[in-house]
Amino acid sequence: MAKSIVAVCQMAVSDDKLENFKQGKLLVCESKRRGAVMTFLPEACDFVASNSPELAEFISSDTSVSSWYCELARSEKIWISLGGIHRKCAGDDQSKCRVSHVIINDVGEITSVYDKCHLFSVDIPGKITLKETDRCVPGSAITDVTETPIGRVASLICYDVRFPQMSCELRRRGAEILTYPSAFTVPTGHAHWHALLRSRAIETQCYVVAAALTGKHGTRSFYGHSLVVDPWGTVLADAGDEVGVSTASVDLGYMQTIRENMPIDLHTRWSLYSDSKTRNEK
Ligand SMILES: O=C(O)CNC(=O)[C@H](CS)NC(=O)CCC(=O)C(=O)O
Repeated sequence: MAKSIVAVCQMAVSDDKLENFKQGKLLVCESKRRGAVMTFLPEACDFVASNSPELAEFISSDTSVSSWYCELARSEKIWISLGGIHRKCAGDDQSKCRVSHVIINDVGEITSVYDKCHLFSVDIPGKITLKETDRCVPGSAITDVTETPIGRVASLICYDVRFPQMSCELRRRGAEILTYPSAFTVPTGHAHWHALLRSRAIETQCYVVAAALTGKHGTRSFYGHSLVVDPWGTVLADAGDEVGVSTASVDLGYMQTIRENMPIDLHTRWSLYSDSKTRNEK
């Protein structure tokens, strides 16, 4: 069964979209040089800004960051996951944007778009206060898995990692690789990042690929530690704090063996749980 190299690009970005793209381009080219068939960029790979909705763009626009990456994917012949770009959407409150995970194939076509569903609005006194809901519109649907040469890829973003219902649903829809492109905060990253990502890998028996932002922007610092985790929970790559490319091998045969040896999908007692549609949602 298929075995392929994937790359995670750890980035440090500013509010200059062209400069950020130049960094992303170097990392994508380095991914290709190292044999990756698909490379993953973090959430906010387009930019980080205090007033980000002003810089967001419509995805179809020829001048948009996504169109630059489509051209790059085509010329480098590599699949690219743009883990989270800020985009405007017709019909939305135009003072806000969506955070969208865009997958581009190796001929430069967009094959899937997922809008971040769980927005990070938290207040932990002395640690972190962020209100993503002030500037973003949440997505309202799970995007089906995307068939790629590395396997069936599930699109998620950052804070989604704290909601295992979502990865569980994507596993039921055939996911083999869960992706959590992120811009994690330092305090929550220290406490939770590795544990959350390894848990999602172990309980779904999927590979987990999480490209992350590192570095500082204004008062914000990002945790870094882009990871690739295998379906047994082993960390195959950890990028630490630096900007750069890390690679790992995705082996669907190994994943199949793990699923056969411990068939947790067959052992799941669905009858124990209430229908999710009847649960309270805020
Ligand atoms: O604002 C931007 O442009 C980039 N996006 C982010 O930084 C996002 C939204 S504020 N960060 C997270 O979701 C962190 C989640 C997190 O750290 C946790 O779950 O602990």
